[in-house]
Amino acid sequence: MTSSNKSAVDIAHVYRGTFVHSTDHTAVEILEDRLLGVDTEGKIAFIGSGQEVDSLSQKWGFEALAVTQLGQYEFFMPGMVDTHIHASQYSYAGTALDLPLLQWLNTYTFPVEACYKDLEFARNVYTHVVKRTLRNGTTTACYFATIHTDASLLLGQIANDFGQRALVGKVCMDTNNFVPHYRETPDESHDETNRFISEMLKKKYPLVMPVVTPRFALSCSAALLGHLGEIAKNNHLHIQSHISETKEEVKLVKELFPDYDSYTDVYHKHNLLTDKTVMAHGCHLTDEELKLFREKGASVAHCPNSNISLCSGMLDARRVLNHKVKLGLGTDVAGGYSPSMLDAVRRTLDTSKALTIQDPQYQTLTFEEVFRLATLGGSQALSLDEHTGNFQVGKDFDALRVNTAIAGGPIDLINHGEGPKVLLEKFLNLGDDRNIAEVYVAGKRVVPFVETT
Ligand SMILES: Nc1nc2[nH]cnc2c(=O)[nH]1
Ligand SMILES: [Zn+2]
Repeated sequence: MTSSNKSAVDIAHVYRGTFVHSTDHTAVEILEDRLLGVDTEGKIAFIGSGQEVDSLSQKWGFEALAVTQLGQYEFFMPGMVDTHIHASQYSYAGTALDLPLLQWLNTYTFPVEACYKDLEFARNVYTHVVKRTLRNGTTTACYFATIHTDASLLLGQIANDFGQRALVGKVCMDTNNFVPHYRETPDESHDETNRFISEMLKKKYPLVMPVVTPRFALSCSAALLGHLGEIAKNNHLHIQSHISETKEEVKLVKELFPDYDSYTDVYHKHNLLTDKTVMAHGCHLTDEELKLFREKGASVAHCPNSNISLCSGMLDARRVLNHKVKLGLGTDVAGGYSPSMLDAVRRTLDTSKALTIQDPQYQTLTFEEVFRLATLGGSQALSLDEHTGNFQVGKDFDALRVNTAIAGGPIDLINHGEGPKVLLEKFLNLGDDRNIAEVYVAGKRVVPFVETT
């Protein structure tokens, strides 16, 4: 309290330098020499001009000398949002990419996921995946765990302990003929989902929430889908699943659910297509299905590494955007081999360019648009954009301090005095975790890690 006209809000930190983010109107907005104040709740309290440091320090009651000044080659950008990642598959990320989806699930995925009955195995993998994704700049992750309630709760606890914003799903599946020891009965799935949700909500984690998670239509009976839709509806919960990833899967869903208009209709008729639903992939969705997505406010998680690695298809992201369906990016570890959202950005651009090679009239995504998908778009896809996604006063400060000139890093800045737009483009295309000097979630610095293990 240094001044009588000081605001009622207490300021915890003030940063000065370049801030790069997206808005609904501008894919990349560059704010140079700004002061950004974060309050003690971790929210952005003000954004002003660096020139106004004296008047702002009086108004907000902070010491001008306590301002953290960014270097010439540094900028803050919003933390990235991974809208689809299987934490449980991280143990074999980077391997086992030689089979198409359904064989891949039976051969590699289900046998590994069955191991999460063992809580110590789960603790080890989940600690690694949370740390790795945070270090890579994923401030928000939407996780699939496994069918095991206690291990899924443990993932939530670990995300909370490391300060990551997360949606965590206990996977539900009552159909699995190939690996029968990795499935539940419909009653088990229903009861354990209820237990998972109530136990997680009891923890009152500030940034970690449960998400209802039917694996996909081929793993769930209609009865189970119905139960899960009811649970989500009664508790106003997020929902995540997979849809139209491969043509073979779409064909089998048609055979298994002959009375529905489409794959999307299967989820819709079970109350699983809402404005808090995120569906991974959607490579083979029809225009009618995208219209239903738009109508319901459901979103698509674009997972280009996985789509290419498992030869599933190529999502036409431009078509999804033209339908005004919310779109985010996902790593889909381990169908996607990389746990880095920077990789998801690059593979999104590659896919868009591959579509352009096939059709030169195609409107290729720009790097600016893909930056928005990785940040604001992801937050909208997860219906978390009230809290995160860009630097708007009132939102939580979820941010990466990027240093493009870090010693020993992957970027050589040969042309001196490059502007921030070029630095952003270089970071997105060439950068890695060495360039991510600090990561903040809800105002708290979570990278570098404080603990030593
Ligand atoms: N990529 C991917 N697709 C799925 N469809 C159902 N389960 C999965 C999964 O674990 N990974
Ligand atoms: Zn997936």
